[in-house]
Amino acid sequence: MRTIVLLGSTGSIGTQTLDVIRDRRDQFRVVGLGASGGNLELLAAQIVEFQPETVALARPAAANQLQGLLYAEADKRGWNAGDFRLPKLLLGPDAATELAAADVDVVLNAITGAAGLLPTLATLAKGTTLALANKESLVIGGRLVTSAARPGQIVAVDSEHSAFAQALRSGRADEVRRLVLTASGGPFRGRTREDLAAVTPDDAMAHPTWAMGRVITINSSTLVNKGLELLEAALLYDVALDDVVVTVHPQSIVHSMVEFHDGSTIAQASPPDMRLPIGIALTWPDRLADAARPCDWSTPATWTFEPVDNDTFPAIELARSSGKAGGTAPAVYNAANEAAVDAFCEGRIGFLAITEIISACLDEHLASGHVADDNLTVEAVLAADRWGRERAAELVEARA
Ligand SMILES: NC(=O)C1=CN([C@@H]2O[C@H](COP(=O)(O)OP(=O)(O)OC[C@H]3O[C@@H](n4cnc5c(N)ncnc54)[C@H](OP(=O)(O)O)[C@@H]3O)[C@@H](O)[C@H]2O)C=CC1
Ligand SMILES: CC(=O)[C@@H](O)[C@H](O)COP(=O)(O)O
Ligand SMILES: [Mn+2]
Repeated sequence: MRTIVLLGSTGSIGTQTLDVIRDRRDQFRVVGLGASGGNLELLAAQIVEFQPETVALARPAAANQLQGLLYAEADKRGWNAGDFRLPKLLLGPDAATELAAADVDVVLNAITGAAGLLPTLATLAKGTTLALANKESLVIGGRLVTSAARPGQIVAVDSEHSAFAQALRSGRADEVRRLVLTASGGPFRGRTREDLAAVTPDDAMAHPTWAMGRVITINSSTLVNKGLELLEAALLYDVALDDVVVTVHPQSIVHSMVEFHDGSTIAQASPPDMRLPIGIALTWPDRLADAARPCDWSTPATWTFEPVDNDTFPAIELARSSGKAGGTAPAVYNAANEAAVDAFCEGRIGFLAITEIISACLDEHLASGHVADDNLTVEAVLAADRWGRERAAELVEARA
């Protein structure tokens, strides 16, 4: 029986994680759930169904409403007062970090954005296995995060990085030549910059192969997601940034590949379904039987690969240069992006402005002397995160 804390339980990864656990109550027990408070009905239903001991809620003002919803949910099921015990509530911006330090086997961090950093660090400090969906915490924390982890303590949930972990079992570390990161290309694959000037948030949300949360879906459309994933891969598997190459694979069936020094390439393939990487992350190094459907070889299928159009989508190379600068630069890349994505979704800037703002923030940050890897601290990362958001907001205003 593995005990689990799930942070971000009401999101896309969170709900799919509970789907995996729902039919396997003999293998997993949910000890804690965490969310921000944006979907209290769903959180209440999850609490009643999984009966965690502790719940972390980032917005304290939502606590009363949650309690009312819990009683209503229990009532709906015809339960008496004795059938259900209210969980302990942790409230406020540090609640998820406190919950991450619980005594459990696995913390699955599925919070979105930089808010996942402190929970990631708290999990590692406690010595608990970290099933990591929240790539932003690894990217912005960089060596701070990797040096806090013992070997194997971080297990990737991200589909590409789960694919790397699976393929890397085919050879020794010194036999690896390159990591080949696949990208769907997003909804705007094949478009020109001219085409992209007028695309809307709804257009950007129409991902061709995956149903995901808002931020990661917009990030897939700009290819910022692939930029973050390039940095994530280099950090997780200790590979040089130039040894991670990206190929566009619109079908999202080959989730990524490892090229070995004899010329072999080992790929991990399965239909796009996050329940597979979530399942293997919860049971790593073992596989979770029947986590998802395999490929169907009884019907014709075509898998294609093409190079990335880096002129139209500069986000990957911007990420690579932020990774080479190291230190606080990736935190600025991510923060500027999070602020620009919000502005784009609110209709305040156009699509192309997202990567233009990231680029401008990065240039300014590097010119004003960023904190390098050797001197990196949590405070420096959080300060760079704040600065990146504020500077991006100013650049948004200047364009309005
Ligand atoms: N979705 C996917 O298929 C994939 C996602 N990922 C990564 O997984 C992470 C989650 O993505 P996804 O599930 O799509 O995102 P969603 O937006 O769907 O869900 C985000 C979750 O995080 C919670 N949350 C947001 N802010 C805070 C906060 N400050 N404190 C505590 N909880 C918070 C939300 O709570 P509430 O609902 O209450 O607001 C929600 O439960 C991201 O880092 C993403 O890049 C990686 C690979 C695939
Ligand atoms: C499911 C998953 O892991 C996402 O990160 C996915 O990879 C996004 O697709 P893109 O390849 O379009 O960024
Ligand atoms: Mn991914």
